[in-house]
Amino acid sequence: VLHGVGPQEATAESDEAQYTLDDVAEHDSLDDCWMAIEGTVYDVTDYVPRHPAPDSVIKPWCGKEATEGMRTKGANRDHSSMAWQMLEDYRIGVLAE
Ligand code: HEM
Repeated sequence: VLHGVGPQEATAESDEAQYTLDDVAEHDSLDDCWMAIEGTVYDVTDYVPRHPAPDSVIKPWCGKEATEGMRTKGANRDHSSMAWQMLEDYRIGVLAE
């Protein structure tokens, strides 16, 4: 039902912006880092400098569907519930189908 919906449009169900993976892919650097995680889109640019792991760990996930990175930390360890809570501060919209 979401085909053809542009990035700034809202659905009947919510006022949130919708983005495609192509939109997310335009933000693939450490100083402009978006991630799609479990259907939600986050702009984590402001968090990147505070993240407790080296930039090299985060960089490959900027501009990507990053559920695997968030759920595994690259090492089969999920982030803490606190980390998942923090993520919500960076929410900018949802992934368009
Ligand atoms: C998706 C790519 C990401 C990867 C690969 C990644 C990886 C890691 C690694 C390697 C650590 C340190 C080792 C450890 O705690 O086990 C870590 C810790 C942490 N990361 Fe990430 N991270 C990512 C994204 C994020 C994001 C987007 C946030 C929050 C907005 C975040 C918040 C945290 C926090 C709060 C910790 C401290 C430990 C914890 O609470 O789980 N990370 N992350």
